[in-house]
Amino acid sequence: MQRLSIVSYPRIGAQRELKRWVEDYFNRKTTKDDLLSRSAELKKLQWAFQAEKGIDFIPSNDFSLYDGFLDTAFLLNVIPDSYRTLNLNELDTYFAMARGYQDERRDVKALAMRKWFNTNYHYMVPVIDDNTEFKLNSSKPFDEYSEALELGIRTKPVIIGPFTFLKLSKVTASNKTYFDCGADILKVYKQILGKFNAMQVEWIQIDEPALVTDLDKQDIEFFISLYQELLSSKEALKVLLQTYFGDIRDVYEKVISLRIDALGLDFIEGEKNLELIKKYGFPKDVILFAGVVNGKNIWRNSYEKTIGILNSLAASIDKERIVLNTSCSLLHVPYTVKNEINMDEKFKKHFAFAEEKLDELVELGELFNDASYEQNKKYIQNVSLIKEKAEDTAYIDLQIRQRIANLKESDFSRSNRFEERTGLQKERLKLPVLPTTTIGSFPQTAEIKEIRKQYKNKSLSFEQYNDKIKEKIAQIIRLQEEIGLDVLVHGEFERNDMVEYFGENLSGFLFTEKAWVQSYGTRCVKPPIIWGDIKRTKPITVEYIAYAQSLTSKPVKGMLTGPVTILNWSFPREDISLREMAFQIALAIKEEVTDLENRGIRIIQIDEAALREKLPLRRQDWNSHYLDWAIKAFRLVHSGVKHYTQIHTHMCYSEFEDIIKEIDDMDADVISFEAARSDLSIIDVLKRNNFRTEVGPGVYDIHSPRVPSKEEIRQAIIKMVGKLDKNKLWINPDCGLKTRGMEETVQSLKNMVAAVEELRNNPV
Ligand SMILES: CN1c2c(nc(N)[nH]c2=O)NC[C@@H]1CNc1ccc(C(=O)N[C@@H](CCC(=O)N[C@@H](CCC(=O)N[C@@H](CCC(=O)O)C(=O)O)C(=O)O)C(=O)O)cc1
Ligand SMILES: N[C@@H](CCS)C(=O)O
Ligand SMILES: [Zn+2]
Repeated sequence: MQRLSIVSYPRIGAQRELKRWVEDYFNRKTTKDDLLSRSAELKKLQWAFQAEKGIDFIPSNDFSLYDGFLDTAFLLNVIPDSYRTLNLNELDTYFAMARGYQDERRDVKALAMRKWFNTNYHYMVPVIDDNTEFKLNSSKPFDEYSEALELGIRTKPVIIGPFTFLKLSKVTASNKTYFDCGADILKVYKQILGKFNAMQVEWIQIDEPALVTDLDKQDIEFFISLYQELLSSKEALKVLLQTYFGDIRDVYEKVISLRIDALGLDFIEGEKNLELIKKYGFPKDVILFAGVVNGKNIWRNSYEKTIGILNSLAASIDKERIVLNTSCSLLHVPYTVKNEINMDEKFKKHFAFAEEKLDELVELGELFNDASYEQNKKYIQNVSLIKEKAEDTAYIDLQIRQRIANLKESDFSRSNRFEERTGLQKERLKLPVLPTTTIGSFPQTAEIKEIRKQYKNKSLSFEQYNDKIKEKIAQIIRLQEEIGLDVLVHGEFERNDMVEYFGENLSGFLFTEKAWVQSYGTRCVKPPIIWGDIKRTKPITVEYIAYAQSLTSKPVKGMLTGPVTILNWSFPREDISLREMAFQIALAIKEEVTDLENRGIRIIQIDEAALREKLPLRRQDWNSHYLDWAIKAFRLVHSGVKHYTQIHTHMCYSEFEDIIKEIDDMDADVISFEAARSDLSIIDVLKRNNFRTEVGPGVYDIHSPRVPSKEEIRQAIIKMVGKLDKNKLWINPDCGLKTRGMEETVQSLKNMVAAVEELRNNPV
C-alpha cells in the first residue's frame, strides 16, 4: 500500500473552539488548566481522526495556542529580556510576546508580526539579541508526541528547521548576522534530535520552507554546513526534510547529497521540482514525500493530473519510496465541506477542505497502485467532476471579458499627474498639517456582531438592520468629531470582513458559513470562493458612506477593498489567470469609486493590504508573474476619478522595501503603512527611495490591546518628521481598529490627536 502523509493539520478547531478558549483565557474567563486540558482534547480528536482516515505519517507539534514560529522561539529560548523580566508564568510570557503586556507598572510591546511566505497566515518574528542564549526551553514537542502515543498513535513530530528559523528572525545582537548564530542554535537542535531518538521516535519532520526562496552562495553554504553538522550525529531517528510553497532549485543538488532519510517536495507550487528530479536524479536510499494534494486551495484534486505527476516520479523513484503528501500544511484551508449545510451540492461537490483532502490522499494512494486505474470508478467519477466544472459556461460573462480585452493603456492612468493633482486636493480639503485619520474599521463590538447575527437569522428585517447600522455610523462620526480627528471614516460596521463582505456583494463569488482559516493568533477569516466571472450588480458601500458624509462637514473617506487584495484573500479559480480575475474585480470596484465620487466623497481609500503577499517568492517572477498586472489592476480602479478626488491606499504586515517603487507607481495620492511594530523602519526606506506618494506610517500598533501614551506617539511622529517632508505626512494607527475594544480605541486615538496638537503648537 502507498503510504500517506500530511505536512500539518489546522488547529483552530472545526468550530473555532481554540479561538474561543484562548480568548476566554485572555479575558480571564477561564483558567490555564482549562485551556490546556481543552486543547489536549482537541489534539487527541484530530490525531484519532487522521489515524482513522488511514494517514501513516500523522504530524504532532503542529498544534499551537497562538503561532508555531513563536513556539519555536520559545523552544529555543529566544525570549528577549523585556518579556522574561516580567516574571510571568511560562504561558503568560508566551502570550506577552504575542500580544504585548501592560499593567500599572509595566508596558512591553508585542513582537513584530509578518506574513508567512505567500500566505495570509502571520507569524511572530523572534528577536535574537545580545542576551539570547540558545537552549532547550520547552518540552512541548516531546509532550505532544507522548500525548499521541497514549492513544496508540506514533506521530511524526514537526519542527521548524534552524535555517528557516534564523532566516526569518530579526538579529539585533551587536556585530552579528544570522550566520553567526549557527553553532549555538545547532547545539539545541542536536539535543532535540537526541531526545526524540531516546524516546524511540521513528520520524521527525524538519520544515525548511526558506529553501524555496532565492538563496545566494553564502546562504547555501550556511544551510549545508548546518545540516551536515546536524545530521552527522544522527542515530536511529529518521529525518524528513520538508519544503513547501515552491521548488528548491538553488539547493536541490546539495540537498540530495545530505544524510537525510526523506525529502518533502511541493509539486503544486514547486514548478521546477519534477524537472530537478529528472535532471539530477533522486538518491536510492531516500524517500520522497510528494506534495501532490494542494494545501492552499480548496478545489477537488484532479486525479488525472496527479496520477500523471506520480507516474513521472515513478520513472525515477521506486513506487514504495514515494509517500503521498500534501503540498504544504493544511493550516491554509478550512476544516470540512460537511459544515457548509446551506451550500448547494452542485457547488459543494467541487471542493475539498482539510478533511476531504485526507480522503483524496487515500483515493490517490489506491489509484497509484491500481494498474488499471483508468477503469477505477473513483478515477472515472473524479475525471467527470473536473470536466463538468471546466465545461460549465453558465458563469462566463462575455461582456466583462470583452471589456477587459478592450482595455487601453490610457485606462490605467489618471489624466493629471501626481504633482498637478496634489495642490488642488489640498486646496479643496483644507486640512491642517499632519492630518489625523484612521484606517477604516472601528471596533466590531459584541453589539455589532449581534446585530449582524440577528439579520442573518432573519430576526431583523433589512430595514431594521440598516437602521441599526446607520445608528452606529452616526455614533462613530460623533465620536471621531469629539476626539478631533481630521479625516473621518464610517467605521465599516456593515462588514464582517473586508474581503468576505465584497465577495458577498459581487456576483461570481460563493461564500461559506464555517470555512474558517487562521490568519494570526486567535483571528480567523472566511475567504470567499471565486466561482465564476465577477461583476458588480448593485452599489455596495455607497449608501453607508454617503450617509456618514451627510452627518459632518469634515471629509469622510470612502472605504473600499482593492482588487488585488480581494483576489489574494479569496480562494481563486484555477481555470482563468489571476490577472483576468484581478481585472474583473477592478472593473467592479471602479464602478463603486465612480458612484462615491458622484455622491460628493472627496477622499476614497482603496485598501491593498495584501498586495505584497502574493509577490512570487522568486525575484525573477516578480514582474512577469505578478507586478505587471497587480499594479495595473489598482490603477484601473482609480484612473477615472477627477483630479481633485484624493485616492488613498493602505498596506500592512509586510516588508515593502523591495517593491517600494512599484508601490509609488500605483499612483495613489496617499498611502498608510503598517510600521509601529517594526520600529518605523519604513521611514528610512521611504527616504532612501525618494518616495513621492504622501504617507501615513502607522504611529501605533493596533494588534495589541495596549494603549500607547501621548509621548510615545509624539516620539514616533518626531522620528517621522525628522526624515520625511512634514507636508506629505499623515498621522494614523497601523491598521483598522476592528479587533480592538472601544475603550482602548478611544484612549489611543485621543493620545494620538493630543500628540499631533502638541507638535502643531510646538514644532520640534
Ligand atoms: C487585515 N487583515 C485581514 C486579513 N485577511 C482578511 N480576509 N481580512 C482582514 O481584515 N489578513 C490580514 C489581517 C488579519 N487581520 C484580521 C483581523 C481580525 C480578524 C477577525 O477578527 N476575525 C474574526 C471573524 C470576523 C467575522 O467574520 N465576524 C463575523 C461573525 C462571525 C462569527 O463569529 N460567527 C459565528 C456564528 C455567529 C454567532 O453565533 O455569533 C460562528 O461562525 O461561530 C461578523 O462580524 O459577523 C474572528 O472571529 O476571528 C481576522 C483577521
Ligand atoms: N480598512 C480596513 C483595512 C484593514 S487592512 C480596516 O480598517 O480594517
Ligand atoms: Zn491593515
